[in-house]
Amino acid sequence: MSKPINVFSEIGKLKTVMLHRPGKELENLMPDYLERLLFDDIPFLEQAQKEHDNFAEVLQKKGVEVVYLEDLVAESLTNEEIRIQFIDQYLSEAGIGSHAVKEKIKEMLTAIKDERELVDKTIAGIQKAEMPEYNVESLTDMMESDYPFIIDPMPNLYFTRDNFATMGNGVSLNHMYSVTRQRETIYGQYIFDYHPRFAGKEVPKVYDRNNTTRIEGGDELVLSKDVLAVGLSQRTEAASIEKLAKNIFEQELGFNCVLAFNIGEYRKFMHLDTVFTMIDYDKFTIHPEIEGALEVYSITPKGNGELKITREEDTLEHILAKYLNLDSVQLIRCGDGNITAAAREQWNDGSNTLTIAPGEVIVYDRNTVTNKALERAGVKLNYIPGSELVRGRGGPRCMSMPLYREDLTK
Ligand SMILES: NC(=O)NCCC[C@H](N)C(=O)O
Repeated sequence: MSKPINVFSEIGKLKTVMLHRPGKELENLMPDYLERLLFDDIPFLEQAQKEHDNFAEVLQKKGVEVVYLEDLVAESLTNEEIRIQFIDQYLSEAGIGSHAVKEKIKEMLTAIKDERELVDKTIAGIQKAEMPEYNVESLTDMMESDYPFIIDPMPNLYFTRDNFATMGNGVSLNHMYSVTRQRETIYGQYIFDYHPRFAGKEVPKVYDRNNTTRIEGGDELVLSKDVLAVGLSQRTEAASIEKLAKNIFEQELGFNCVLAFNIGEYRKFMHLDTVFTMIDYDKFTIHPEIEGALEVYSITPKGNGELKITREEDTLEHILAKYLNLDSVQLIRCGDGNITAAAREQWNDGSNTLTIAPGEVIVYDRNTVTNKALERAGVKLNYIPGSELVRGRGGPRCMSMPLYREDLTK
């Protein structure tokens, strides 16, 4: 593996994938703050961990190397200077109003000598109840609110798909839609700047977390070595797609076209991969609710640094076939044609498959109607239970970040 990242498709045999095992951050979810933290319910941590461990095991049994974000970040803190810099950056983005509180928390975090323990603590968040005694002097300190956290947890981190995205040999370090998820991108920054696996290696950056417009990895799909698809969604805006496209063409990552899929701004399908995934050379899942209204724009380089943007006036099948140089493609519908089953199973990530080799995917077992349709289409399914994991509104693709896929041979 000369280059540490190699992702020129959605379907090439998966060799290395990054996950995050859900931890104590899920126990810091409370009903009053679920919406702000982008959750719909509170998963039972022990069961969620069992389901997640099983997901990792299924991947490993298929020969996939599983690495964990929390280990990579810990291994990136290679010396004291980087460790302190990490703590300072984490605290500067943690939304702490009081200087005295910030200093106390800094003392607390600096005292944690084990890097993994430190990283886990930053993910879990800090309750007011854990706060050591300190002198209350400033007005900010005196105006203590009922809010129970000094630092919010990061419960969405097990959706490793979103805070950065791999494409070609490069990475898009994202600027997220919500404050709660923007903090997650600090981890990607440290991994790519300092982890021995990536630091000093050829990893072009095609998007930066300091950009002001938002983009998330669930919207970034690699359809082929030539074509990317990017969702225009609740989470990703048009300006970001243009910036990403310009960077990709300028840095010559190999891609010569970006297809922007306008799926509208809805919570229930916040990213393109909640309604559309690629599972074989010519097979895709699709949620029927977006199919009719879907607008697709092709973005190609003009050659002078500018972009040529064209609205594609054809069916999705024809557009995909045209850009993937195929005679035809097959769309496999979530809910298998029944609108109630489609809505229910999309909500539970029935369209969110993780492809581990052409025509072979990992799916939640609960989406029985969609899974039958996939089987009928000749797709090989590996089932995982996810009753607790799904409460965060994400499926197997959302919970995984491919770092290396074998290149396709045809
Ligand atoms: N790619 C994805 O669709 N990821 C799922 C993200 C779910 C998370 N609760 C969120 O709202 O961001």
